Amino acid sequence: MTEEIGEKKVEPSKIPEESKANIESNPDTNAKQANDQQENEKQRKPPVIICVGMAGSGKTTFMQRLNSYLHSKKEPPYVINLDPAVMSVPFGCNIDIRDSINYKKVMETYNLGPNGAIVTSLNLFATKIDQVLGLVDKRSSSFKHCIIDTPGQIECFVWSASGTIVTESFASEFPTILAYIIDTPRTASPTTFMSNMLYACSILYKTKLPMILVFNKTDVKSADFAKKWMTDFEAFQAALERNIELSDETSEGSGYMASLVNSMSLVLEEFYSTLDAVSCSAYTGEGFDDFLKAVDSKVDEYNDVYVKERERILKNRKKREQKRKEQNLARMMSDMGLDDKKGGSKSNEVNPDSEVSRTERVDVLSDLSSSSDDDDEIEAQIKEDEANGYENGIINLEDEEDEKQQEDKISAAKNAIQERYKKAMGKGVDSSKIAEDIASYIRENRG
Ligand SMILES: Nc1nc2c(ncn2[C@@H]2O[C@H](COP(=O)(O)OP(=O)(O)OP(=O)(O)O)[C@@H](O)[C@H]2O)c(=O)[nH]1
Repeated sequence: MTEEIGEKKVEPSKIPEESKANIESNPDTNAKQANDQQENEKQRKPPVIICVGMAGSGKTTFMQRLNSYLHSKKEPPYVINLDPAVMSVPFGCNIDIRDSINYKKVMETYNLGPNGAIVTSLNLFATKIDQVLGLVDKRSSSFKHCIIDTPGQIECFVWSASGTIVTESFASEFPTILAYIIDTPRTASPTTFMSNMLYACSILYKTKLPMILVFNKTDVKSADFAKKWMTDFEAFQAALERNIELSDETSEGSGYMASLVNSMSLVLEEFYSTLDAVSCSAYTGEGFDDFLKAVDSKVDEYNDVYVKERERILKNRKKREQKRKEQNLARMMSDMGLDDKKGGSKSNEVNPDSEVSRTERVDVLSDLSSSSDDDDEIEAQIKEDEANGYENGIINLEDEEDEKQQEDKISAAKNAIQERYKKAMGKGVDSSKIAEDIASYIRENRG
């Protein structure tokens, strides 16, 4: 049902003709500039644009137009399709979820309906996200934009665990931007406009990623009215009142709905201020220059706000984790009767909170073991253990060894275990003291 994530052939990007002419006219300076530029380009990670939007808003057509627009600028993008249920994709994809996951088989195997199968397919895909990131990263010096199409059922992507994994994984490696595609003609009524804005708002606050509102299909209806509603509260109120007058008692513009929309419009003022809105037509290609300018400004926002916010969150998480470890360890030491300050007994008495402590002890031990999950490190540790006389975690004492040799082996192994505890506990905790306490506890209770 699932296969390895693969990548399709990418056309190498060529140097534009005018750049070639410049390089030829002034070889020295231009060569240096070109080198510097290439060096900067290598360091700068290309933005990832994730297209989300309600079903039928025009995501796929927008992707198709953006793809051909970037090709015409001689900047072919890296294209990913994450819609497992789409019959055909009208553009070439470098990575297509359908190549590794068979949506129909997912439906049959798990006896699921269409939406459940999309979520399950995305879950299966999310388990391979590291491979996807690896492939994109490997190619990242050869393209300037990575564009991603998502399933039409927006909730399957945005509100599923796999959708979060995919967006967060990309956001941790690349400047990632959400393009929220809106069907402009269908959002002309104040109530549908408000529903769309609320949805966009919830996605923005959930992902905390920079977002561009793309008013699509402007060949059918201009998006000026929507931009005015976003900046002029009174204009929106007037439109809402007009809508109420025109509608009958049961329509969407009446009663509770109207008053809810009215209050919501007040709340959304701050949300509008954080957004860039562009109008474009995926049919005619109008507005794509503005869209790319908005992408550039959102990349700056990503670097200024998102990266810092992410660092802050990671730092806080690390602090909390460290504190939790310290508390758990202190509790474990007190359970084991090793907490001298508290005058704990050194016997094997059962502590009243031993049920809680037992689980926490497992926590601490798993923390200790998981703090070095790097394969190379584990490999090195096994080698070090073997050198210290351990075999599969047990001190390997040979029959023919005399008492002195065996004692030396035990002492070397104990030193190694103390070292490991020191490493696992890291800074901030007096790890040598803890290791020594544990070792003396083991010594005392051995016989
Ligand atoms: N007039 C006009 N129609 C458009 C435009 N973009 C898309 N459409 C039409 O809108 C319909 C839906 O477009 P899609 O690109 O399939 O929309 P989607 O959001 O990918 O659809 P799902 O993935 O099924 O949710 C199609 O009939 C498109 O031809 C546009 O800029 N102008």
